[in-house]
Amino acid sequence: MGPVSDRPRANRCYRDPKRQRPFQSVAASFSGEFDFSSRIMNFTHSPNETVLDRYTIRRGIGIGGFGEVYFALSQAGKEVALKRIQRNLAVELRGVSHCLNLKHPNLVSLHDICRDSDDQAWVVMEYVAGKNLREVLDEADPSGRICRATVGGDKALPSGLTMDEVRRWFCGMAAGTGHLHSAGLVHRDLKPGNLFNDNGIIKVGDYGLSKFISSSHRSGHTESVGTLHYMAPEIGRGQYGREIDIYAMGIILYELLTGTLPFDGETPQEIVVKHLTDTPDLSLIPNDLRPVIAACLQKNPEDRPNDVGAMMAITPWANEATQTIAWGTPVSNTLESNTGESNAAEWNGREQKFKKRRSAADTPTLAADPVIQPQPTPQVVLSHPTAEEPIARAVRTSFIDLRQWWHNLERSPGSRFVIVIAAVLILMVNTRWLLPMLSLIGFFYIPYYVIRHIVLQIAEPDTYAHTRHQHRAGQPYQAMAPGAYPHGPHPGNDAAAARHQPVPARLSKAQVRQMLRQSLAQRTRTSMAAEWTTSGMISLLVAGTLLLISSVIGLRNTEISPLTLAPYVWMACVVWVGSLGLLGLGKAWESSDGDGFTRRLSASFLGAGIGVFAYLLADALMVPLDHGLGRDIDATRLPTTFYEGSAIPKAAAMMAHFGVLFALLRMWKPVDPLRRARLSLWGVMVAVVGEWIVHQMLPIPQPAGMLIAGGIIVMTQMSAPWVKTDSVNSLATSAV
Ligand SMILES: Nc1ncnc2c1ncn2[C@@H]1O[C@H](COP(=O)(O)OP(=O)(O)OP(=O)(O)O)[C@@H](O)[C@H]1O
Repeated sequence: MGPVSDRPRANRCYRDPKRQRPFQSVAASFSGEFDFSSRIMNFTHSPNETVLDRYTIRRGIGIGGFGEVYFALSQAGKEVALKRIQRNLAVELRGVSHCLNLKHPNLVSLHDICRDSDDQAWVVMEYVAGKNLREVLDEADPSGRICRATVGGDKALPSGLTMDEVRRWFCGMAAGTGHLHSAGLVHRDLKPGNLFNDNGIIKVGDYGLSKFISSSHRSGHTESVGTLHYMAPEIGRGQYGREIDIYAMGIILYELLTGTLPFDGETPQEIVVKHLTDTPDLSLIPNDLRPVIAACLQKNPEDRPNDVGAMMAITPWANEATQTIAWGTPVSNTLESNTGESNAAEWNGREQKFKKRRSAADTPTLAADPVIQPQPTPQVVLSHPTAEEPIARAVRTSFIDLRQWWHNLERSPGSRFVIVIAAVLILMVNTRWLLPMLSLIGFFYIPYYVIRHIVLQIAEPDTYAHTRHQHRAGQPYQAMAPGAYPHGPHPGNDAAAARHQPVPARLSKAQVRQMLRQSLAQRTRTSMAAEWTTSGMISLLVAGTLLLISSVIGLRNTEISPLTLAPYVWMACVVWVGSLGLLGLGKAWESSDGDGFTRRLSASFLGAGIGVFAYLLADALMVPLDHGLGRDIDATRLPTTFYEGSAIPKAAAMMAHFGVLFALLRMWKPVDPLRRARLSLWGVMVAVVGEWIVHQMLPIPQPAGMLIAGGIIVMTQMSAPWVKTDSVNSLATSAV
């Protein structure tokens, strides 16, 4: 450890427009090396004071969000940093205690949490003598440390670090954060000020406590708004998954490379809005790092790499020897000391060991040593089939939003009480329609939820279980291409079985699609059946809703009877069966681009089957099939093979009608998981117009025919799995 005076600290200011540095609080602005004689900050303790009966304070380092940080010496002369926690946070410290036993070369060690005689809480931690990244970036000299990297040859970037430095800071941060994640912790406050360079080892600090800064403390008035620059959009909704750390790492990588922030502004509001809506400008980022930044900065946390391993796998550093501590892998607990020297030795030892192993075998293996692993080839993994049900997820998120709103509501207890009473009254007054509606939703939803859950549990493919097993055991993570995550509120996406394919470092669009097709092709039949069942259940739900809406609209002036309701039930059933059939065909089609003629033929057979089903059901429900036929068609000219004398379609007419229609339309489009949009209205229009054209030759009841054709396409698209390919495409574009 170097002496404290070796540690020049840059003064921080609210804003330095030239360098585009983040905001910092007044307190933080004085967090440079502290001179007690010219005290500006009000440190509670003075030099040479003994605290906690065993530490002698030498100087104040700074005042941050949680309280004051001091450099102190133990009685035996060990250097420590002492953080005096603000009184209002002290009570929450018991939750931090499990961080005490975390050990990793890239984490600033927490030694202890103590209380002094005034019941004041202190965190005793490893003292890091080196600079933090904020200082390093602030000092970066544009003329000497520009990143020439791979962007436009000699084109100079504003004031980022050299590529070697970028790599060192980023990989160290990733390893430390990965370890936190594997211990079930989310840092929540990753920012350059919390990253330290300790004799060449990058260390992540301030973890464990940030939980409180993000909930209670940040709502106060003393916080640094600087961290807004690193805050993921979902934090506003009260979501604190590890994806927020991935997001912050993306921002930090951007800043390391360019010296600027991707989302900046003159006011906190402006910054927040940019996080929520802006696309980062990656033009200054070297080609090979664009994919990882693009992936980390996705607005939707589900679109980001879902762990540090996945993130690292899309960096150029995934397979380097220096990255051999598996991301998030618990590093040996036998590290004796937390000093930078011993950690460095440990780290270097591991590197040496790994290098030897690498040279012993040409091909890196994932075997044996649970700690030191070469990173696997980047992989595409489709998401966990038993992931949270989308409707449940939507409801849960809304509840979180509501809770957040309630929490942030600046109202007196009295007015809160009035709001609650008003809400209860509104609910009570509306019970007449609310209760039936909720029962109806429950009627469809609960069976769907249960069946989905059971089916997906059974269908979880072996390979996926294996992947998760590896993950738990701390083996290198399955990596994901950033855009390859199925996403959106769709169980079919979740149900996409987990398979993986090697991802080349640079991908063309065609390669990405090909890779995804291969992934899809590798799924087991059971898994595909599970997806189909899920899609079927969803389409049943959609059909039920459509039936409800259409009958409410259609029968609003008519007396409701089985006879008047029958046509609506008939249409809903035909649409549902039609989309079920298409979804089934889709399962066979989705793994390849396929041959158009063969597909049209099989679709035509399916259409014929749907026609027969429609005929039989109409017969059973006594739905008149001549309705709407005569308006624009001369019924007398119709072939008698297909139509009865009074122009009522026979089974053959229905069969031929839907057979021709399905052959005409490119029915593999709405079921393709790689379709451009989940729901294409253009596709629906084509189906309706196509149906009208077929109707001119082989008429069937209208507007039922058009509604059925459009309905099948809508329902199929709504319930067929969909892998969002936009970001894959942008990844491909940016990588090429
Ligand atoms: N273990 C440590 N060793 C050396 N210096 C430290 C250590 N921990 C914190 N510091 C320094 O102490 C100062 C205050 O740190 P602190 O973490 O309290 O605030 P911050 O990171 O600036 O803001 P916040 O806590 O709000 O995120 C900073 O300058 C930080 O670099």
